[in-house]
Amino acid sequence: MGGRNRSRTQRRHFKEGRENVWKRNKSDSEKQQQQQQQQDNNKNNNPIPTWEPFATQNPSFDEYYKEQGIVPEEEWDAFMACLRTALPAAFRINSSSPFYGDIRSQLENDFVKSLQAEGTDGSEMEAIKPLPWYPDNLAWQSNFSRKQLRKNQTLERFHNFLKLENEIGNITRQEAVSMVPPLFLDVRPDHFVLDMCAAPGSKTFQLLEMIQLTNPGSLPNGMVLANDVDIQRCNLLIHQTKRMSTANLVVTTHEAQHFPSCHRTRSCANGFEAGNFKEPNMSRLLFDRVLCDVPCSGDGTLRKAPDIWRKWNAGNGNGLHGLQIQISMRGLSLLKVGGRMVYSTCSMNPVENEAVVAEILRRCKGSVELVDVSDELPQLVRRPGLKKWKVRDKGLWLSSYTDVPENRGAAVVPGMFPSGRTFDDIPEHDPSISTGQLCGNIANVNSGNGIQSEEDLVAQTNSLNEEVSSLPLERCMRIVPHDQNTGAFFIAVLHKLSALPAVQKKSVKPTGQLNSSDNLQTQKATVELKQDTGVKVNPVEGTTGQVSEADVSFPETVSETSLHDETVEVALDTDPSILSEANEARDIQISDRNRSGPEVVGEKRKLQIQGKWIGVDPVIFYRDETTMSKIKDFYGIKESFPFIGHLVARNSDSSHVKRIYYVSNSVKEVLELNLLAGQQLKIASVGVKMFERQTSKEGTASPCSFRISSEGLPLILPHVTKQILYASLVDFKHLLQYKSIKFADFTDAEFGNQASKLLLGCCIVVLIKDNQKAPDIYQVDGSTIAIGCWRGKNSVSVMVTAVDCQELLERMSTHLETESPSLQENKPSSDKIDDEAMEKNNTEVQEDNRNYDDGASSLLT
Ligand SMILES: C[S@@+](CC[C@H](N)C(=O)[O-])C[C@H]1O[C@@H](n2cnc3c(N)ncnc32)[C@H](O)[C@@H]1O
Repeated sequence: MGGRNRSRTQRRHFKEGRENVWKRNKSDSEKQQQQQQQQDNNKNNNPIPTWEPFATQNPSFDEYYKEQGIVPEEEWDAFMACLRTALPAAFRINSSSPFYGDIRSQLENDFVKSLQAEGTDGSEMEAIKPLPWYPDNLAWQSNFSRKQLRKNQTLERFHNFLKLENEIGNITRQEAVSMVPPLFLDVRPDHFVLDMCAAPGSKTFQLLEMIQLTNPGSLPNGMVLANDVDIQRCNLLIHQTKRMSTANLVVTTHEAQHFPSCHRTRSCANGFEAGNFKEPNMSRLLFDRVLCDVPCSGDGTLRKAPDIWRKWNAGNGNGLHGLQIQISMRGLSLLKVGGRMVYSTCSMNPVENEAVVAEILRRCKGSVELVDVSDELPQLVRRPGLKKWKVRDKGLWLSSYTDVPENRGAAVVPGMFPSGRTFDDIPEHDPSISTGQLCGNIANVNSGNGIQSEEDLVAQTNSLNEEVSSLPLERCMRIVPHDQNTGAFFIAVLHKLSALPAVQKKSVKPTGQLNSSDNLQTQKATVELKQDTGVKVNPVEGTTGQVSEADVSFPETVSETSLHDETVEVALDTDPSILSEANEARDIQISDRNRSGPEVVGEKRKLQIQGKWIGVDPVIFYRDETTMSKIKDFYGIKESFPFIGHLVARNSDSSHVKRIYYVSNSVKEVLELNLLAGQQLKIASVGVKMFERQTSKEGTASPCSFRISSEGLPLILPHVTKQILYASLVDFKHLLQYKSIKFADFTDAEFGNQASKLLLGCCIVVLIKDNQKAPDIYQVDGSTIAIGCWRGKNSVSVMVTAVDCQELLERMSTHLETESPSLQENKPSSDKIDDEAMEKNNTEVQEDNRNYDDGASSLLT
């Protein structure tokens, strides 16, 4: 819990990620410049301060956004003034927390009033308020910035509250606008959701909450696959989502634009027939929902990261446009027909926003529509997307692609402009004639439903030769800072109506430069469709040809093919995704080679390999039936709980498995498909850590060598029938305070008696609330509090770190206002504390701390 059990590196990443995701380090050259400047000043006896506040202005920024008409002229000053003020602190109450109701009422009934009186000098402005557009009062915004909260003494109590709850995992600090995209995804518990650029995971967390809407212990049919190219940022995400105790999450680390198809082919299936798992229902990994929260220039976060003022330039956005399109197209190809995808950025730049959406719509040729969501979240103030914009490159304003100087044709592509026009789109193109003159003012022929007709390819122009998109880009949403005192955000909701089309590659600029569609064309091959019977992969560079959904979706395979200079013909599956069997077969060979790798290396060095991914822990279905049935018997796991077949290890040596992970049915299906597809997914984390191997001294050995991990406990608790104790508030607090208590010394003698009857080893202590009687009528629900303990020879010891015991105690005293006698009165005398057990407990907890992924150690269910 709380990040304290992390390795040093992980804690550093956690801290950096939590405090400011986009915090930029000073580049070496900047540092050198500063040092040089300081030396020069010292020489001149003219020392200047080494620290300066961020200048909250940048003339290029002003010029760019004024020209783009990002806000009406009369609002410019208000817009800029707002950008120059610090961002108010915002946070979300985690609905998976057992304390979420308490926290919400503490905010509603205590802080709303007390902060108004203490912190706002009597002004009318609300000190804190729930975000009106977020369901169930679960998201809040204070009108104080994080700096104000830190500095202002009258706000100290609120600041400490935020710090503690965030640390424990009951709330998540998240920019208000960053909470918006998942709300437009319309996620249901049975959905398969792909979060393409997910780290550090605040939106993944929201998506998981939407999937897990159901009761604790239930296993929703859906799942979330969270992907990010940056493994360190993935670690933040893994840490964040641990608190959710979810078996429905897979974390992968791929370049999103190359996210694998995970497509089962005959050859792959044969290769794995020997496996004793059942064939998954899916033949290809497709998703009901996709979130594309793409990397962007991030100027919507200026209020939070003022160093962006200094670094801002128009080129940043231009440079990301191509990647943003590639990621989005890949997302759409992984989306089921009928599914919804949300594209979002925290940038205000139209080249990263409307231009990307427009290019997606053009490429999808009517198979994808831009959804009008004006009736969803009506309380959220937003503005329509822009229909016209210009491109700024090397100090020039460019109104259309025809304005692009020849030597800039690779950097500035047609898709950046409202029309997306290439030279080919202009009939009988004469380079001396500009686009405006050629097109005239063509009527908007868009059907109005976001689907582009052929005619739409020709854009409108206005009399000043400015292009105006004929696509319904007003359906995109822009959130601007001065409307709701937030950061800026851009959101577009897309709906896949049919399979993506084969895309005709457009010819390139006369200079031989690639056009916008060619953002995809880092791949050096074209795929030619052959009358629905097969594809031909030609390793030909830069020629006109066909690009199907397959090579949009799997460019790495195609480019690898071209590297091998092969021409491959394969039959088309009924599935629109076309993946070269030859490549798949090669992948399997690679993974087979890799599989034999560790044995060859033998005892000398253990090289962990996951399929074709070297240096990544394997994902292995745990099949040790003896151990599984021992675990099942020991904890009395109900038959109704899907157990066998749902356990996974991350170690190819099954006799030395230390941790066993539990996966939901949905994740199990994905893993099985991934095996059949030649392990294309590079999996960083899967499911929830459920059991950990427990070593004990001779004579104190438990019949079961695996204890339940604190992360897994919330999930399995409702399904466990043995090794459970139900404690009164007093005994529960004593356990947290003194860590280990002899059976005879519990306040409730019956508790000690019940404890003595348990088998040696791991047990669960559940706090009984509201004078409920245990265990017959005790119902586990979302607010149940339980911890993992150890039943020793004469005592019960807590398997929770001292720090986490303290945090849980504090939480309990805040939220379960005790009616019990004071702890001091009931404190067990020191001679009653079982020293031997304490020592054992400490050893075990320290051991935990050495484990990289042993995080949460107290358990809240
Ligand atoms: C805007 S942030 C995502 C924020 C995240 N969705 C959240 O809510 O916490 C963009 C992320 O994209 C990742 N990224 C950058 N390039 C990528 C790529 N080619 N494929 C996948 N992820 C990428 C970055 O590591 C970064 O974590």
